[in-house]
Amino acid sequence: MIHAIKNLGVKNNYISARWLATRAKPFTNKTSSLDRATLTIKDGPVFNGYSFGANKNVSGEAVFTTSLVGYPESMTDPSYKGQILCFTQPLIGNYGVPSSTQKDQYNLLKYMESGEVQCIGIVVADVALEYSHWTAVESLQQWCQRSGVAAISGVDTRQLVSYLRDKGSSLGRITIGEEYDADEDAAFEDPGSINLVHKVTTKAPFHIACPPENSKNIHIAVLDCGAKENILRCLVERGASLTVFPYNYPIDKIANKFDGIFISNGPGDPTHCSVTTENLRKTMDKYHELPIFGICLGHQLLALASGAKTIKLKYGNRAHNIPALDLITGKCHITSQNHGYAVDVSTLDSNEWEPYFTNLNDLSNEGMIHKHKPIFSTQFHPEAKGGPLDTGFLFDKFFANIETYRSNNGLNLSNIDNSLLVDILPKERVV
Ligand SMILES: NC(=O)CC[C@H](N)C(=O)O
Repeated sequence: MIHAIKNLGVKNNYISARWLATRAKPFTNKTSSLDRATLTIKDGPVFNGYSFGANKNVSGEAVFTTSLVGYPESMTDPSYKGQILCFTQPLIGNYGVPSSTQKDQYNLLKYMESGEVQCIGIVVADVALEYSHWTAVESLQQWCQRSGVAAISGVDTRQLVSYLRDKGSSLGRITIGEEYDADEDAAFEDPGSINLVHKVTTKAPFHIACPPENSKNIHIAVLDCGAKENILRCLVERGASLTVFPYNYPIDKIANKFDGIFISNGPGDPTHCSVTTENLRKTMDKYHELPIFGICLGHQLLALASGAKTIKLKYGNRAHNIPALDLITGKCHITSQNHGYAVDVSTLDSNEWEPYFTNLNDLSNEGMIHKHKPIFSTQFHPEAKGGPLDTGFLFDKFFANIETYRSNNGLNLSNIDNSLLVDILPKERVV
């Protein structure tokens, strides 16, 4: 295709949204009215295209996802905080954007993974400015503009991804307007250098009550490092009420008042969350029978708490079809993923832990399970949204651990705590 474009006299590295528009009608037939924009990769290629988002310049880590669908879910996933997200699916936006505010029966957002767009910018080969879907209330363009998110179309995303896979994760910058000179502006912000979890966590504990008709009278403490709504939904719909705590809450002081502890996904380098790691270490030392489950960042934090180390992957895993081998059953599951770091499996204490899942693409660690305690965690996202539902059974496993814990102890902890805490807490995330 590049060859064909060169023959058309189009500049190398440059496929315009206008050119693509001729191939993807009727979706992009308004592209010619868009402003020019530039995507600059630090010490790397420069891509010219068109802006269809907010009229502002942004910089952050440029990452890519190969997911075919789920752009509303990905863009509102707090784990993408501060990143410039490139979609390799060539046409993005054709099913529009559903309501950002509609709630479900659990008072959780029905279509979005958080209350705001978390990535700082998006990059697409081609954008559909017109859309069609029964849940859609606006276009991707309207949503990006309304949410202050920079967006560029007309980028050769294959060339960008080849570069990122070859050179590794890189900083990038989207600038809006004519004739932007990348050399004149050296400002590339590295979101990895700050504690992004601090920006997305709830600022105070809140409570989500399980509707009585569903309730198993289970009460789970969630450490919110940037939890996706669907993770909370997966816990509530299985019968638990949740008290959701800020990521740095001293959970070790109250862990025994809950039936289980859950540690959520979240953005950035896990080593920034040393407070959480320390609190988790104390919790695991103190309460040997307490069920604990962590997803993605939650997995990495549990690993750090147990003395293991994390590494930064060359370009990360962001997709809905990543094969993860269950090392206990020998089954392979297709998983949804979004991470740039991983647990270095060679640093796990083999007296206490064993690896639970392995990524069959790059052989990186995908989970761990404690040998004697009811604790396990996964690097992938069993809650999916978007993605395959194959690994939803892991929530059931957490609930089975909780049932065992409760019956072994003859306890009904939830009743005691409900009267103490729950009535005075807000009912949704405190931003
Ligand atoms: N989805 C997540 O929780 C991501 C975890 C972590 N921020 C990473 O990139 O590896």
